[in-house]
Amino acid sequence: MTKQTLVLVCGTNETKHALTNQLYLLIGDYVTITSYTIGEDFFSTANDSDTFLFSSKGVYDEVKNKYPALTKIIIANRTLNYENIDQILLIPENSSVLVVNDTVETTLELIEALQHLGIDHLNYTPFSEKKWFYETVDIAISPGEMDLIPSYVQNKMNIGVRLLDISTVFYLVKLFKLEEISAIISQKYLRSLVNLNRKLLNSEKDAIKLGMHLQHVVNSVDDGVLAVREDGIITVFNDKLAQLFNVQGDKVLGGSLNEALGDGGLIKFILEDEEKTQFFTIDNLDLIVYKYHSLQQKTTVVTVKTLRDTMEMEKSARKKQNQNGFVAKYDFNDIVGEDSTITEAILVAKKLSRSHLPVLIEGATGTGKELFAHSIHQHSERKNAPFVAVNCSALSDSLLESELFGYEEGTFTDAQKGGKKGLFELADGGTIFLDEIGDLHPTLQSKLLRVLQENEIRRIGGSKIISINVRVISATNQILENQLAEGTFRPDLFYRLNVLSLRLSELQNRKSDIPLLITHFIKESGKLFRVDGAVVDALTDYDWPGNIRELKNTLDYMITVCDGRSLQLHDIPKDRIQKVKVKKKQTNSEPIQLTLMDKQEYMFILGEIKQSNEKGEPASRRMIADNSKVLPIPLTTQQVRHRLDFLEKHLYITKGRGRAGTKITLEGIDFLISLKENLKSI
Ligand SMILES: Nc1ncnc2c1ncn2[C@@H]1O[C@H](COP(=O)(O)OP(=O)(O)OP(=O)(O)O)[C@@H](O)[C@H]1O
Repeated sequence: MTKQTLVLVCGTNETKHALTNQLYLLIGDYVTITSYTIGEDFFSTANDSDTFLFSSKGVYDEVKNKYPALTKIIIANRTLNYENIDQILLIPENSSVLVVNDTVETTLELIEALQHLGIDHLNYTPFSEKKWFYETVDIAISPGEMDLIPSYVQNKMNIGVRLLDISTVFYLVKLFKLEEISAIISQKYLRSLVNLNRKLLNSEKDAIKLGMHLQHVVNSVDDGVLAVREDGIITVFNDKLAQLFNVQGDKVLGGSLNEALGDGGLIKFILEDEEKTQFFTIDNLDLIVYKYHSLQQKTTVVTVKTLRDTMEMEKSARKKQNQNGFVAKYDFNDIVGEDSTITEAILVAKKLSRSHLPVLIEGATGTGKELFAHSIHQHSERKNAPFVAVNCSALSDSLLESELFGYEEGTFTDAQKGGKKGLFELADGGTIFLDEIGDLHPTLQSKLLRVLQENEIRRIGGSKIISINVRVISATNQILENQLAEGTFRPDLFYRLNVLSLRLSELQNRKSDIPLLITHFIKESGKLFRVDGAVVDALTDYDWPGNIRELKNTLDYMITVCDGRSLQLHDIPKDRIQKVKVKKKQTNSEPIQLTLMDKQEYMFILGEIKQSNEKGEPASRRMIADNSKVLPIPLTTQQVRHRLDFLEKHLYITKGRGRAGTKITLEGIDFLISLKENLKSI
């Protein structure tokens, strides 16, 4: 028996393929199917006995006048492609859905089919080519007619070409006299329906499961969470919120905000349109409330946090940042100094903090460049973002490059799995401090220049461009201008780094700050120490080529070696004493001629002054005179005065008024030692 032929004519290629597949599956074993789109010549090769199946009435209407001899015509009834049903089920409830199909008729059919299938959680609007604007459309769905969807609609879903519905299938069964095998055909058709039901059922079960799962998640969140529909009905009210407001969460679900919260101000805030955060005090409880509108869900989501929790969180976040070391450790309050050079530098630096432009800090080693860099970050808008400090001279060039820019997995033999973020990425949003910038290798100079120009980086071995927002503060103790002249530092980079500049003066130019710094570093040690005035003088005399760092190190040393509670001249590291001594001796080199008695008296007086200095007590003339009974001929206070004048003249002591009293100097100690040795040898 020759197979009968069914000629399928469709509006588009997509429909042709989908319907041909469906027909092959159902009746392809019994009927020959030839298929065409509307523009093709489907008529001239057809036999009289052939049946023409048109995919829709619209398609038939288009060709009927061209082919008046057409007989044996069937116009297909079509319905949704069940395979794609799950996508539609995932569209959020109450969304406005624009349904788009080739004609108004087929569009309405599609909506009817959707509703028939129980997919009624959406608000459908039929598309018409005559209407050019639809005000609220959350998503447009179409069975393959994607080109017809208005261009301003952002969310589009292709739900696949509609297939022949069961009435058309049975019509064909009857027409081709396939009743005997109709059971098989209907079984095939029904199988797809069963699949559909399974999907619908599963989606319902999944929805319940998902709902329960979400409920658990929302309840385990540490913040209060509330969701409220446009009509003011509460759909989510988690345990934490129920605790805060002292209500039963399940009782308020489905109820109104008034019943649950009671606070008028808070309710008004939630119902307002604007998305924002506000602070509320309700029943002595300080709350931070954040709200956000989901237009698609037509719901407002509110999170509530107590101020205490927020502060705790902030603290632990800071602690974590601290552990990473990406946090500024100092601020302007840590900078000690009253000299105008330092107070002016602080003033300028505070102004620089307001900007996001690069800063170059210049100054000799140990003048506080890093301290200023930390403080500028801490004083800026970026203070809560990371502060990353890098010493450009501490690492080899290749290591520094991978530290700064990171690398992709597999770049080096021992590269970390998954690659590694560079310090620029880690500093995103904050500040990177590039210390000793003058030591940067030329290759890295050009890479850094690109970062400053483009605000983006590329990891080593990677092709992805990563945008970053990092403020660069650099520092140098070299004269970069000299390096420019020598050609070891790129001028274009120099000018990029040096948009804002700050120069710090050396300690020898602000010696009046030395006493303050001494007290500061002793306090910082956490130990109680008195400082001998002579120590302060000696330390003030010294030139401090290593600046404040050298002074700090010296005090750390003295605190460690000091035996009593008072820092003494002999606690000063020897190299520094030597330098002070040499300097003084040059200024006072006149030889001194003394008798044996003079020597005994001066040795006694200097010894007395030293002892009382060590006890932190002033050495008065009276006290020295009283104690001089041990000498072969005791001294009167008048005699003590003369001898003190002599010692002062030769810079062996300093005389102060009142409690400051008389203090032995480094030279005095030296003189005392030489007197002792001299008398011992006699
Ligand atoms: N004005 C100041 N007040 C208190 N401490 C200071 C001051 N200036 C510097 N210091 C301290 O001195 C030490 C050296 O300072 P810092 O590291 O900032 O200097 P630097 O100029 O960056 O040095 P280098 O060029 O060698 O890196 C640090 O311990 C810092 O805390």
